[in-house]
Amino acid sequence: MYMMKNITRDGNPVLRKQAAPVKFPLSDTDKQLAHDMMEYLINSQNPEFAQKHHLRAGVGLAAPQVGISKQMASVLVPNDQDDDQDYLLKITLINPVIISNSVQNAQLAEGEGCLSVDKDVPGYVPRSARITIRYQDFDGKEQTLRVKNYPAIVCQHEIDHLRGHLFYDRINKNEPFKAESGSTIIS
Ligand SMILES: O=CN(O)C[C@@H](CC1CCCC1)C(=O)N1NCCC[C@H]1C(=O)Nc1ccccn1
Ligand code: NI
Repeated sequence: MYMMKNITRDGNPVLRKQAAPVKFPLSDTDKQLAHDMMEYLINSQNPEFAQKHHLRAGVGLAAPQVGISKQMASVLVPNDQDDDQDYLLKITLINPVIISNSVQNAQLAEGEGCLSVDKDVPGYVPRSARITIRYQDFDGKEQTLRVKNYPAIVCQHEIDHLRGHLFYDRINKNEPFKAESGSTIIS
């Protein structure tokens, strides 16, 4: 679990690069990377483990955040309903592309943060409310995922990382908390 210690921070050029496509068949290294990224998120959401290892709980992690400029991201959105399902979304996105998106935008009411950005940057981060993602699974087979609301916000945040974007790039400089009319504010 080498990456536990060092999530790359804003200022590291790797966070501003267009990440390289992942090649298939997956190398053992890439399989291990996918496993370690998901394990990191699972562990970070375990309060005892997170406290012991001084981790901030995360719902997503992109390979550039562990210093690897490849198009791979893990998403682990916990399910806060008390039904039996643990996660709303648990997925490794390889070479993801947003192939369609709603006209309607959405933003998190509290704005966004990032494990790679230590400073708080207040403001709405406008994103599409609903998206369709084309990605490859571990066998390299093309898959399609439709997501909306919070899981869609998380996926867009991660796909942004693969293209060298950080959340605050999207905050309106003049009116940070101006929500486009018709957009959804997700709390
Ligand atoms: O690229 C990936 N990242 O930078 C990790 C980010 C990804 C999310 C930020 C906004 C949408 C995706 C992340 O998870 N956070 N951002 C900074 C600290 C808090 C943490 C977080 O929101 N934690 C959380 C939320 C709900 C339930 C449990 N934990
Ligand atoms: Ni991030």
